[in-house]
Amino acid sequence: MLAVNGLKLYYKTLKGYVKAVDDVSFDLKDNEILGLAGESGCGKSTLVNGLILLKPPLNYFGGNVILDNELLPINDFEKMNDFRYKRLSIIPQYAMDALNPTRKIGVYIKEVLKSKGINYDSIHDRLIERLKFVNLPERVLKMYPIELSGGMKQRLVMVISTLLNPSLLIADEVTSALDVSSQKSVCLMIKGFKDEGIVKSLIFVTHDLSVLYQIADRIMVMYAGKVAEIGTTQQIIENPVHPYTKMLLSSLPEVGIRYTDTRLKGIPGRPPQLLNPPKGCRFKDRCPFYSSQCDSEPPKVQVEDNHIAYCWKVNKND
Ligand SMILES: Nc1ncnc2c1ncn2[C@@H]1O[C@H](COP(=O)(O)OP(=O)(O)OP(=O)(O)O)[C@@H](O)[C@H]1O
Repeated sequence: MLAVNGLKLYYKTLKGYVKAVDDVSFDLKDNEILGLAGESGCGKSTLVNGLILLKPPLNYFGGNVILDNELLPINDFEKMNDFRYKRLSIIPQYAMDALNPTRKIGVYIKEVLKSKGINYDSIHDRLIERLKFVNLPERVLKMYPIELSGGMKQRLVMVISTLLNPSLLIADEVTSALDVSSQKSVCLMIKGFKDEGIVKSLIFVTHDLSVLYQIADRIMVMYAGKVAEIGTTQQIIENPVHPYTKMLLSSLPEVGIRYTDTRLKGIPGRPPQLLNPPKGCRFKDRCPFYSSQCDSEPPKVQVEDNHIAYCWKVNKND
């Protein structure tokens, strides 16, 4: 179980602080897949990287993160070493480039395990099993990354990320560089990690809501460093209440029907600069329902069970 409370993560730049994650709260139960959605630049990667790999120029400004009843020392990169891979793990956005090009895969995995104080031989059987799970032959261990296709490299990173059976697995935009059929099999494999009990829970990050429809139990929509709306997948897809979620959904031609290679058509305008974000609702400049009350911080509205939105224009009868 994960609980994130009031998390603030800002990038330090020469011009000031970029408020990329600003007072974000959510939780994640065991056996649950949370989809994290929103346009490019809304803070998804910053949030998930901040949970596991927080380092300059990204800085911690407040809040806390609790995993399985233990406070994570997210602000201490060294201390987080005891948690990475073991308790929480990430398949990064550019997973295909994450492998060391100068090492054979098996040697690289040995080095990663050694750095975690784990003996390769003690985990060898699990490694072979896990390779099978993602349809990779054992011989990849004797190969260099350059000898593998992009999809194979990605699946290999999935194996390494889950090798120590972490409680929480984060998948950051893992499907964006893949063709449509590989996207589907990668999604199913990642869901399989949870269904097989290899990991307890999952955060699946994507800008594409139609991917989340297939695998997520709940969806959290972020906008400009803030949470816009959280609900079950059904609530978000069938009864979105935040104007941003509605626009995000309407920009997807085939949401919920099948995987699609159609790009997001885009919502008019663009997210605000997070160096000096607008006061009040950060979506107000693009929102068709703007009124002066939106110049104040939007309230947290409990729409129904499990369904929350941060917006002045939402009421429970929407
Ligand atoms: N190293 C950095 N220094 C300063 N600002 C940054 C840095 N990295 C990201 N940002 C800013 O932080 C904000 C959030 O970016 P982030 O990459 O987390 O968004 P995202 O939703 O994951 O988008 P994408 O899918 O394109 O990665 C953006 O305004 C971005 O410009």
